[in-house]
Amino acid sequence: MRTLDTLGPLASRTVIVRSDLNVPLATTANGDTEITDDGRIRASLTTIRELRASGAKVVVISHLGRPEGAPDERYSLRPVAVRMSELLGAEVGFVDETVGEAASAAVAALGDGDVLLLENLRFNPGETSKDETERRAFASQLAAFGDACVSDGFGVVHRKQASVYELAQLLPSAAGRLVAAELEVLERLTEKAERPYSVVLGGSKVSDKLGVIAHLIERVDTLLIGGGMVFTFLAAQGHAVGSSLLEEDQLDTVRGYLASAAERGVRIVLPTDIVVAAAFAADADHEVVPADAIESSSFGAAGLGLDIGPDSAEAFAEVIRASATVFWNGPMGVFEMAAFAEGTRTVAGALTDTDGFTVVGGGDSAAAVRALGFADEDFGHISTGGGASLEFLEGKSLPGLEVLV
Ligand SMILES: Nc1ncnc2c1ncn2[C@@H]1O[C@H](COP(=O)(O)OP(=O)(O)OP(=O)(O)O)[C@@H](O)[C@H]1O
Ligand SMILES: O=C(O)[C@H](O)COP(=O)(O)O
Repeated sequence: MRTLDTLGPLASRTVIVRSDLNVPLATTANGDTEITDDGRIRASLTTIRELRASGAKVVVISHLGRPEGAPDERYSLRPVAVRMSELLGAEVGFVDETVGEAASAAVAALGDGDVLLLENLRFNPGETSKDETERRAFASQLAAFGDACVSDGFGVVHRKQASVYELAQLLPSAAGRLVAAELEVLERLTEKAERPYSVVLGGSKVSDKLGVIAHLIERVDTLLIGGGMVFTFLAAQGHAVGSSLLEEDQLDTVRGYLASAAERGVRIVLPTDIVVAAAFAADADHEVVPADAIESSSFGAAGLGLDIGPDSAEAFAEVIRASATVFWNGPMGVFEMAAFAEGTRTVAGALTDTDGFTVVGGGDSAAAVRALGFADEDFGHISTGGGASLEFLEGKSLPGLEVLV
């Protein structure tokens, strides 16, 4: 893989850095947007600092959330530019468009060592278009801004998107320091993983992440399933799941995973109890019920499973403590609400207890462990990639890495 060093002297050259600044946001009581975890911004700074020190003019680009190809103030990167300035100790300019005259003028005005953040890439339909020609057209507009491009958004290297894939083909390009560091750690989880090896999966991007299970079954000893993913498994076993997250079109696929895990002697551990709530709200009434009787709660079919129950969390913790290698992606419940954070807290605590090598991957997963009071040093590694690290562990070729070879 081409590293930064292959780009030659960068003084006075304009370098585009594709970072993953997709940070979790919350709205404060007075309506302001607040970054609830700045881990991905911090992680982007090593490369940015190095480029500034080499005298480059630095243009940072990123997506935030999933806006639908048009400007949407809720997903503006403006607050990220403010936070990045504070962390960098230097001004980070911001322009409220990604391409166009104002962006072009802001890039042209950069001096050596200056940093500019452009607005959310996904405000432009070309970024995520399924049509390669549209992606290439958008990538060409971005490429016009720079002399070289550094791919440092590890969290997004699994996406074949204009700024991740096509842009790196249009300019001299290389992997940034974050991408290189992430790969070095995650490689320990592929060929050399010490056994027993457990993977804990949760979160809400269920349709994105179910597919990795087929491959993980070939590589791990135990899969622990929590978060929003649980309900498709429970439904596949014939249990009613009330109004919980459910991927109905995946039920047969999930039955297939259960059968192939049983054939291979791989354990899939599902929760035995669930915290069911009356509504998706921090102050909603909630009860713990058996996982095979979710609709037996007082809320009937309207009840939503928002966390794994205490017995399940303890059972998960036992497996984790006995593992030599653990990879965890996706919170066990809606940890942003205190009533549904206990499963995530217990699992995080078990990861910090084990002597094994532990990796936490994902924007929200990293945010969860920090919000619950754990320190980065409590874990072997906190990866900025959720879906990206999972697909890497699957052994898949990732578009954003493929183009850097
Ligand atoms: N039972 C549940 N029902 C609904 N949402 C859930 C449930 N359990 C967890 N979540 C939500 O999952 C979200 C995180 O999921 P996600 O798949 O995005 O993980 P991640 O760590 O960010 O990975 P990535 O980096 O790929 O986004 C959290 O906001 C959490 O509230
Ligand atoms: O949070 C992530 O996993 C990355 O930023 C990628 O975001 P996406 O799943 O919306 O492509």
